[in-house]
Amino acid sequence: MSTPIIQVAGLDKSFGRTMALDGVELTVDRGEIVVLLGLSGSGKSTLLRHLDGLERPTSGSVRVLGEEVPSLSGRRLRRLRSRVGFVFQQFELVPSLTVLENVLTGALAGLRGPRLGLWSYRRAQRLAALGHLDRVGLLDRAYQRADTLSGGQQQRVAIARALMQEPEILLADEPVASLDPESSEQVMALIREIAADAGLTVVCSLHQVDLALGWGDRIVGLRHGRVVLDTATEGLGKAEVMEIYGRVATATSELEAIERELAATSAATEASPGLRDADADADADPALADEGAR
Ligand SMILES: Nc1ncnc2c1ncn2[C@@H]1O[C@H](COP(=O)(O)OP(=O)(O)OP(=O)(O)O)[C@@H](O)[C@H]1O
Repeated sequence: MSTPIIQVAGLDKSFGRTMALDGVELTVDRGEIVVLLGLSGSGKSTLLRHLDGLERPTSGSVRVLGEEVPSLSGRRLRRLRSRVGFVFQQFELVPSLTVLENVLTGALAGLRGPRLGLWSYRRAQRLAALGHLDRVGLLDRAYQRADTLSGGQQQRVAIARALMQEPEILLADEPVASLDPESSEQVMALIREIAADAGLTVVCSLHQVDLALGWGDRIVGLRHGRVVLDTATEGLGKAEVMEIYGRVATATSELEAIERELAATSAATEASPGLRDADADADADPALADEGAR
């Protein structure tokens, strides 16, 4: 069996008195498409940021591509980051630069210091950037300012920028949270297609259960910084789907509706071996359902 590409063990992260991550265990194999599913504040961004060395654990281990990430600094950390693409909710493009220049900045991931202007990049890099823009369907926008594009288009530029690194892993932090439903679907489909073409491993955070179910191969649910479910999405029955809603649901009213639905399908619920009972406590305590109430 091959070594997992990501191995997180016993990861705790505190910000002052806030326990953002609490004993997180996560193993991802090469080529897997994993959704981190949870409400706002459940710890998704914090976990993703640990995978790229943007946060340091309070305790625990974070191994990515065979490296113990918290022990890396300087050139070794930059080298790791050059193998890990990151796509953010707010795209993080430079608005005044052209689309092409934004994509080219992806080539800087492993380097120190800025570059000025299109012509400071090698011809091969410029051609590669145009190829990635073509891949995301925006070749005709290459010389337009980034801030003249729609949100969905800007996120596609951000994906092209990440591809410029030729990453092995793509991390995406709520990549469609700022987009309308149609653009969201397009962007999520694009990420999947690209991942399949390039054999990428993807870890993507989302807060919508529906979107996660239709997109990921596997869902890892977070609540109050703890992993509360870890399940493959293929072949899930209605009862398992309802259970996923229950484990990450927000308002008490929503949870109650889910409990009624679960009661109605209790026979099917008994036959739900696909769900690992990663955190029975969170499941049993409706008060835990409202992440925002902490
Ligand atoms: N730099 C920080 N300083 C203090 N608290 C933080 C910091 N980063 C995260 N937190 C806290 O850690 C918890 C988890 O936050 P995190 O951003 O990881 O959640 P999330 O699930 O990604 O939510 P969202 O999608 O809203 O960002 C929250 O309570 C948050 O307020």
